Amino acid sequence: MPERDYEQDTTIGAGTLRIRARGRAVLSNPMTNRGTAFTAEQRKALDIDGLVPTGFTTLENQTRRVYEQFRNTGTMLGKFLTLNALRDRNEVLFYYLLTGHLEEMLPVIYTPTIGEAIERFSHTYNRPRGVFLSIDQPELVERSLLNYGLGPDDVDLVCVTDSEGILGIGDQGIGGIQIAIGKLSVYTAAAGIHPRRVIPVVLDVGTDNLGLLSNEMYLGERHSRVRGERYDEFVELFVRTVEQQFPNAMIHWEDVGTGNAHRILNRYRDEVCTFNDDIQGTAAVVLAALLAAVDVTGHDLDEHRIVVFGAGSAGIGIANLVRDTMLRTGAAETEREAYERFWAIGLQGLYVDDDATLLDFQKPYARAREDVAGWELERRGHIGLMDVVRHVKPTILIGTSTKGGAFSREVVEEMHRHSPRPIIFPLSNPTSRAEATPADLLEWTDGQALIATGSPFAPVDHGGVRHTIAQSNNALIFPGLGLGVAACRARVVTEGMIAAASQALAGLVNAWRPGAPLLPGIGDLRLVSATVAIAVAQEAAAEGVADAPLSDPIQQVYERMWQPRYPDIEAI
Ligand SMILES: NC(=O)C1=CN([C@@H]2O[C@H](COP(=O)(O)OP(=O)(O)OC[C@H]3O[C@@H](n4cnc5c(N)ncnc54)[C@H](O)[C@@H]3O)[C@@H](O)[C@H]2O)C=CC1
Ligand SMILES: CC(=O)C(=O)O
Ligand SMILES: [Mg+2]
Repeated sequence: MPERDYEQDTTIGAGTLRIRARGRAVLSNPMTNRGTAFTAEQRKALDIDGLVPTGFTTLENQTRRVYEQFRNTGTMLGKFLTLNALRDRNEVLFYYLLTGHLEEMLPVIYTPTIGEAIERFSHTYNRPRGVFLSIDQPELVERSLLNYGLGPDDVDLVCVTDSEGILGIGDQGIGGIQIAIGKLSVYTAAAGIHPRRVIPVVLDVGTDNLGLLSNEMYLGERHSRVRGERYDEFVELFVRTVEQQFPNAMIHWEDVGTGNAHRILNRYRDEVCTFNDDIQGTAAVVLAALLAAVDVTGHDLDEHRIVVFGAGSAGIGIANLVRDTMLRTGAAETEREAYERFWAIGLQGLYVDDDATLLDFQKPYARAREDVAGWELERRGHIGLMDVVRHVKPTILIGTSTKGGAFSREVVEEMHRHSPRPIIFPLSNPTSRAEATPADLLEWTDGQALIATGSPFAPVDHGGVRHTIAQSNNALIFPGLGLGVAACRARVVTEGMIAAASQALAGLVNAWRPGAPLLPGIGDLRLVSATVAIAVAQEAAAEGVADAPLSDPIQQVYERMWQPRYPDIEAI
């Protein structure tokens, strides 16, 4: 391992920073730099006298300054770049600012703004962060991961994307590195995962995005997406290299395309510590919101009919967890009975059993052709959302389709005709892809819709009630899950651990008051994440998959959470 500028025990929240670097090298490393917050003694010991303005500033005052800079930046993308640049200068200051203004800044470093940042990656690129692995240079995988400079015990998380299904904006090629960086920032801000115990990775397997391929500024491999055996071999090489180099790390898969996401998860879930955020994280958060909403309707889960509009990675992930919950709670007696409660829709319309394009993970949700053969349809040969709503009279409508505005007034009013408290979750990100806006849903249902969205929306005043809109985003799950896994050194991520995460989140919900949100707010992310982490670590221990079961979970999880404060310094 290369000799580092500094040493620190990153497994505890507040380890002393032992700085080996001197002079300008101290200031150019975001983990050692604290700019004008260096005291006179520290400046002397680290040879930085004269290299920063003479005035001393506290972390709080530095935060005021950077917050002003943030507020004075006009566009959302500009704000994103301002925060990115701050992180590259001073990580403690970045996270201190971020955790102090989570509700205001999460939409900048995460959805929706991150979508724009990803699309503009090759234009706004400034300083590298993360590891870029090319399918054309598999021989560099091992060396590239090593070059990041972390040792076998130094890594809790590797967040990786192949960029095929970024949020709802599709194939973004090498720009997808930003989603891995963004998710890891949320891990740190929400769950106190140490910012030096994570590695963002993009698997550059080419892109089918012609806009990128024909843009001379594009920074990734210039060929179409590699699929099939070569893709699988590259994924295998990546997984095995991570396993070997960082045996304690959890591999977090993000925004992998529909054709690969479930397949990769199933291939590795039983033998590698791995987690697919879009499938499992989303399912856990949505289940918590759904159970809260079901409670408000006064009808048990077994009385509900669920339409999943956009039944891909996230949609089927949600359906699977709800199916398992039905079976566990007795809301359904058999698997078949559970499946019968769902109607899954994709680009081709309702999934029907003679559809040859259905992927393996989607097939169990297909309806029998003879059951729908007699339906009167709006368009011949296509069973669309409106047809399904008319015939099925759903009580729950979930949107993971990437199709902005798909839940039209007509569809919602038709659903509301048969369902007095319709549960409607437009979950697609970023905001432009949301299947409906909360304001419209409340207007069209006379304030009765029970809503959760994927991207943040402002509260809506309707009929004298202020409706706070739950953001049902996997950000309420994955940080706590990752912290729990790291704290107890879980060897794998089991379905039981995902269910425990969901239940822990559900336990923090109080949705009875009219207009109350179905989930805790983003402002409570640290509390939520710690609660989820404890539940996950306990479940891992109960299932016997924890290498270091926690004896005092609350204390141990709390101690492990990194706090964005300047640590003690020692010059070495
Ligand atoms: N709120 C949250 O925490 C999360 C939200 N999402 C959002 O869900 C959306 C889907 O994400 P993934 O499942 O990862 O993508 P995916 O590509 O695996 O699934 C999308 C599905 O929607 C279908 N679809 C596309 N256009 C459609 C249309 N016009 N009508 C009906 N179906 C259509 C596709 O056939 C596919 O099955 C994205 O917008 C993403 O941002 C995903 C994960 C988490
Ligand atoms: C939130 C998330 O993971 C997505 O939209 O893909
Ligand atoms: Mg995602």
